[in-house]
This record gives sequence, C-alpha cells and structure tokens, in this order.
Amino acid sequence: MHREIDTLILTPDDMGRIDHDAAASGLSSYGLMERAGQAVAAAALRRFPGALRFAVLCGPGNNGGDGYVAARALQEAGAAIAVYAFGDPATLKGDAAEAFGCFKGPVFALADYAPRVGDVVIDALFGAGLSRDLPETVIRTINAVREKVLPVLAVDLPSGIDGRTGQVRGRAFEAVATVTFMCRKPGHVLLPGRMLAGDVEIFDIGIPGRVLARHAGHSRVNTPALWRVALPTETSATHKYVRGHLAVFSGGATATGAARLSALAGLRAGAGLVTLLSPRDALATNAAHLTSVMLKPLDSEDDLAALLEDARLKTFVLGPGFGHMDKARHYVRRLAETGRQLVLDADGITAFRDDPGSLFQLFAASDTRLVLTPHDGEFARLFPDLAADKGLSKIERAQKAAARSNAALVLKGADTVIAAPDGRALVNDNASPWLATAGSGDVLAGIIGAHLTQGMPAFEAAASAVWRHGEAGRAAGEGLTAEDIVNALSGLSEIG
Ligand SMILES: NC(=O)C1=CN([C@@H]2O[C@H](COP(=O)(O)OP(=O)(O)OC[C@H]3O[C@@H](n4cnc5c(N)ncnc54)[C@H](O)[C@@H]3O)[C@@H](O)[C@H]2O)[C@@H](O)CC1
Ligand SMILES: Nc1ncnc2c1ncn2[C@@H]1O[C@H](COP(=O)(O)OP(=O)(O)O)[C@@H](O)[C@H]1O
Ligand SMILES: [K+]
Repeated sequence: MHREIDTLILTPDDMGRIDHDAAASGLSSYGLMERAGQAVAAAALRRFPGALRFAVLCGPGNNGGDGYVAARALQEAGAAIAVYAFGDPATLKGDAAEAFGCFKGPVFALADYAPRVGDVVIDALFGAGLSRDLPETVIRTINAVREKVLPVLAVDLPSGIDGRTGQVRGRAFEAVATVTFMCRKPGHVLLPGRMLAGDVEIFDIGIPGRVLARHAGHSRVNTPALWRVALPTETSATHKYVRGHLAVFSGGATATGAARLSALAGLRAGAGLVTLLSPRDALATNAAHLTSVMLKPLDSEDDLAALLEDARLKTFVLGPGFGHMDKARHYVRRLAETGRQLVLDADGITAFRDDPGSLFQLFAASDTRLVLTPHDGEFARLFPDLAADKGLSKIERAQKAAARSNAALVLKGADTVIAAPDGRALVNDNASPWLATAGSGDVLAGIIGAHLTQGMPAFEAAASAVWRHGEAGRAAGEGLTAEDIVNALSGLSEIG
C-alpha cells in the first residue's frame, strides 16, 4: 500500500526540526535512537548471517549513538563485534552519551581499526550532521575498507555523503545497504549518493505522521500515486480530438530523425493525432518514414500563423534536431503569444542562451504552459548562475529554475528532477542506465507533449512522462535504442 511517508524526501534540516518537535511533543528522543540502533542491528543480522565479525564504527554525534545501540543489540544476539570510535566517546553528549553508557564492552580508537576479511562494517560515523569534508583519519579508514572490499551497512547515510545534496565530502563509504529512519533524504536519491547508499531501507522509528507532515517540504520521489488522478481517463466516448492534437517541429533535410522520434512517441503516449511540421526541403525525407504521423509543410512564421488559426492545435514540441536558432525564437514567441502549450527541448533551449530572460518573459503571465527539458549542459545555458552554484542540490537548482522561468522544469540525468514554479519537486528513480542513448531525450519530449495535449497540467504531465520513459526503458532492456523506447511505450501495463 502506498504511504505518504514512503515518497517524502526530507532534508537534514527538516529532520532536525522534526526531531525537535517530536521531543517537544513528549516523545523520548533516546527512544528514537534506541529503535534506530535496534533496526540497524536487525538489518545487519538479516543481511549478513555469515559475518565473522561486525566492526561497528561510531562517530562523535547521534549517528555514533545509533552505532552504540546497534553494537549492544548485536552483542546481545551473540554476534562477534568490535567497536571503534572516532573522537573520545567520553565527550559524547545527550542521547549518544546515554547509548555509549549502555554499551558494555571495549571501544578502540578508529585509527587502530585494521579491516580483516570476514568483517562486516557498520558505518555509524556521520549521518545527517556531516557539515564539512571528512577528516583524514576517517578517509584512511574508508580507503582501507574499500581496499579489502568489505561489505558496509550504513546507518542513515554512508559517511561522506552530504545528506542535503548527495555530493561526496572528500571521500565516502560505498554501502551494500543503508538503514535510514522515517523518510529518505536528498542524499539517498541524488547522485552520487544514490549509487553509494546501496539498497535503502526506511525504518519507522515512531515519529508521528502529523509531526513529519508539519515540516515536510515539497520534495517527493516520483511515483504514480502523486499524479495518477491527473491522468487522462479513457471512456468509450473518447475520440481522437478529445485525446488532443500534438504538433512537432522538424529540423531540416539532414536532421529529421529527432523530431520523428518525438512525434511517434507522442502518438504512442496517447495523443489522438500528431502532426510533424516540416520544412519543405525535408518533406520527402519525412514522408518516406511516416505513416500514422501526419505531415505538414512549414517554413516560415507566416506558415505558422496560418496554422495557429486552428484552435484545436494546442500543444507543440520544439527543439529536437531543430537547428535554426532565429526561427526557434520567433516560433516560440508566436506560440507563447497565442496561448499555446510548449515542450521546449534541445536546440529550442539553446536558442535562448544569449537572452534567457526573454523566454521567461514570454511565459511569465499565465498558468504553467511551458515545459523545459534540459540536460545539465542545456540547463547551464539558461541558468548559468544556478548551474555554477555548487552549494545548491540538484533539487534546489531545479526548484529555483522552475520558479524563475514559470515552467515545469525537467532537469535530466540518471536522477532526473521535475520541478514546478510553486516549489514542488520530484526525483525520478526508475530510469535504467540504458536510457543514456542518442534520441532518448527526444522520445521523452514527445511523451510530455502527448500528456499535455490530453489535458494534464504541466508538472503532472512532465512527471508522469519521465516515469513512463523510465518504465519503457526498463521494458526495452539492455542495448535499447530510442526506437525501442517508443515501441515499449505501448506495451506498458497500466501505470502504477
Ligand atoms: N529523528 C532522527 O532523525 C534521528 C536521528 N538519529 C541519528 O542522528 C544522526 C544525526 O545526528 P547528529 O546531528 O548528531 O549528526 P552526526 O552524528 O551525523 O554528526 C554530527 C557530529 O559530527 C561533527 N562533524 C560534522 N562534520 C564533521 C567533519 N567533517 N569532521 C569532523 N566532525 C564533524 C559535528 O560537529 C557533530 O559533533 C542521524 O544521521 C541518525 O543516524 C537517530 O538517533 C534516531 C533519530
Ligand atoms: N545514466 C542514466 N540513467 C538513467 N537515465 C539516463 C541516464 N543518462 C541519461 N538518462 C536519461 O536519458 C535521456 C537522455 O536525454 P538527452 O540528454 O536529451 O539525450 P538525447 O539528446 O540523446 O536524446 C534523459 O531522459 C535522461 O534523463
Ligand atoms: K553513517
């Protein structure tokens, strides 16, 4: 069953406020730590029944406190353990000091840990509180553990991952699995953190949902439950114009493939009709490759103006293989001024690199009608300051860009983030690495266009399209081409 907290992404700051609030409402904070440590021990025993020894590495804060609880629980279960501390455990405070006090056994200095084959490492050095690059002693330990290729179970986050951004602070453990508490943090879903965390187990340590909800921001993992209600419903009264008419701009004679991929994807993703708008010099090439997609000549702004007299044409995709920067800008202006919805991708984005503000201005005063689908390189062309700000997480970067452009923003990659101007953000996690193939982004643009033209709001259209693109990539399997992603779209079982 879907539970709201399974999709929430909370920053370490959110989590700090939640802890504080939970304590203020009478919940024992040591009780939370006790349950956290017990969950870690249970995961360790379940995952590593053949461990010769659990090396529990404990840090100077509450993450270390969880480690001492886990060490005690493992000891009580009869497992062999060895506990190593970074810093003097006598200086621990609060709950962590209590957890240390309850552990009866020797604690050695971290620098003395010599990893040996058969060890399973429980990494309780740093979690949400990591605030700067790791100290040298810890880096040496991580290197020694990695050298011996020992399995690591991380508590909350692998040490070295910044929980807010997913970036590595100097060096990080690579965990087989990570046990975290209540909700995922950005560090579990954004790269490279996601790769280094392994399987993420989310354990409920008993913080009430109402306390979580009070401090939860607008970030979620992209799942169908979040947009399923906005999906178009098929009834027997459906006809092709109800399902919308999507138009895709083709590039010139030598660059037509990308737009055809978008167009075909649009049709498979449910647009009732799709028309490819093609320069005359590319008509013959396009015609030779198209059957169900319709074809119309279009060479100039005047041609476009005539076309736009048909009010049923509400949704456009511009960018894949388009080529002409001036034309792109002029066409986009026309589309904006006549109230059309637009997916702007690839060359369509690059066309505004010298004056991104002019693009944002065109779509500023309305509901969200623009979807921007940049990869990192294209993003930097429209939002150079945000791209350069290394202090921002990918989620924050996308949120700021969406607000500035009044667009639904799809910041692509293996950890695609979809953001809305009102601050909502979804991180996608169902994409297979095989999606990194030429034309894959063109397919995505077509799916988004199809969802828009069927009446979904921009943010939901984009989020559901990214998810379907991911599912289609999985279904198509290893070695897929962009054509395979398109074909897999129609074979997908009902969403979610
Ligand atoms: N509700 C929750 O969120 C709960 C959190 N718990 C645990 O508490 C952890 C967070 O605890 P803390 O906020 O104490 O944070 P951490 O234990 O992650 O680390 C904080 C300590 O490390 C120091 N520090 C930070 N970066 C350092 C660096 N680069 N070099 C040297 N020292 C550094 C800080 O000064 C502080 O003493 C979570 O990750 C989780 O494991 C659990 O106890 C259960 C409840
Ligand atoms: N390593 C990866 N894992 C999963 N998805 C990826 C990966 N790399 C790229 N993608 C996805 O593949 C698509 C590539 O789009 P894009 O960069 O525009 O490429 P192209 O222009 O070749 O179509 C995007 O949807 C992106 O999110
Ligand atoms: K940790």
